[in-house]
Amino acid sequence: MHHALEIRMKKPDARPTTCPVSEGEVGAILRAARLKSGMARKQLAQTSGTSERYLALLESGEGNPTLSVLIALSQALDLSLAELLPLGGERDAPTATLVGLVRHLSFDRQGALEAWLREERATTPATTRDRRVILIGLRGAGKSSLGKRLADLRGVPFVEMTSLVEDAYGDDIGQLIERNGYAALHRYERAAWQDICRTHRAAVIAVPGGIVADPDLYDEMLTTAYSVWLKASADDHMARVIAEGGVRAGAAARIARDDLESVLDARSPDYARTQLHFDTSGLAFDMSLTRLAEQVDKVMADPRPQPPLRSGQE
Ligand SMILES: Nc1ncnc2c1ncn2[C@@H]1O[C@H](COP(=O)(O)OP(=O)(O)O)[C@@H](O)[C@H]1O
Ligand SMILES: O=C(O)C1=C[C@@H](OP(=O)(O)O)[C@@H](O)[C@H](O)C1
Ligand SMILES: [Mg+2]
Repeated sequence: MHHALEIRMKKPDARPTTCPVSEGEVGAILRAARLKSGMARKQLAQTSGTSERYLALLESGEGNPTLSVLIALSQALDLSLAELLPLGGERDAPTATLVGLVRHLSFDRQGALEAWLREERATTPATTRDRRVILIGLRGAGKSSLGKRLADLRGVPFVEMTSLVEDAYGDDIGQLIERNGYAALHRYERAAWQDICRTHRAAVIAVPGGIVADPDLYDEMLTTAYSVWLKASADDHMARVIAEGGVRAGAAARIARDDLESVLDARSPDYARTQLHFDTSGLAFDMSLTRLAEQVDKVMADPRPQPPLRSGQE
């Protein structure tokens, strides 16, 4: 059990992985940008307040520039800071290519593209959501407890996404994160979501509260399931965590009251992208359940046609 390695993962993700930033790459980008601008090293050194020798070092990948040096260089080259980083600071090559293309559009064209993308997002979902419902929110939101009861009411399976991840890894999620880091967690979570979509056309799914840290996956989930944010005040979250004894793994288990409020603030814009915001604060559990079931029914009463059943689905 405890020797479970990351490579035991059942379904490795096909997407390109994060690109590690190395001084060599930054140096090469810097050199290419300088040459493109036509500036001599001496000139760039003067404009950016660095020395010619230091620039030569950086360009050969030997220096380790501070943030202020990078900012000065990007300003002298009239680039954004991100453009000095491998992939322009993006996570993968396809995204970097798109961002690069978008960056050079006029503001008008960017506006038109944004409107089109939003429209795409608003209209595609209902064709791929089937009858899946995801519950998201901070720890103690009620994802597991309300989720299980909601699934029973609807007569559909309840899926705890974290349990799928733990089964695939062979140990608890805290160990997975500790041994292999968040990138590994995200790969397992992506595999788990693919699994759920393949095997469950109808289900209530409790989603780990930290899923918003993987924007690609979160985007995909929002379009392949009906989505509910189980909201509560920071005080309620804390009270529920304390009532449970605070033994669960993960970020949410370690955080203090003030941090919990900050985490909630930081995640709220992402959680708010769900279709239904359901506030459980001040509600008794049974009342939460009744109202949640009613409101979820409304969200799912979308008249748009569902696609035909795909093979392997229930
Ligand atoms: N109105 C309410 N809605 C949801 N949960 C509530 C409510 N009032 C009390 N609780 C309690 O809060 C806890 C929520 O925990 P849990 O379902 O494990 O949350 P999560 O899975 O989101 O971390 C449960 O013990 C539940 O009984
Ligand atoms: O909020 C978080 O950062 C986390 C919540 C946990 O899931 P639950 O929300 O199901 O407790 C777990 O995925 C992970 O440890 C991180
Ligand atoms: Mg839970």
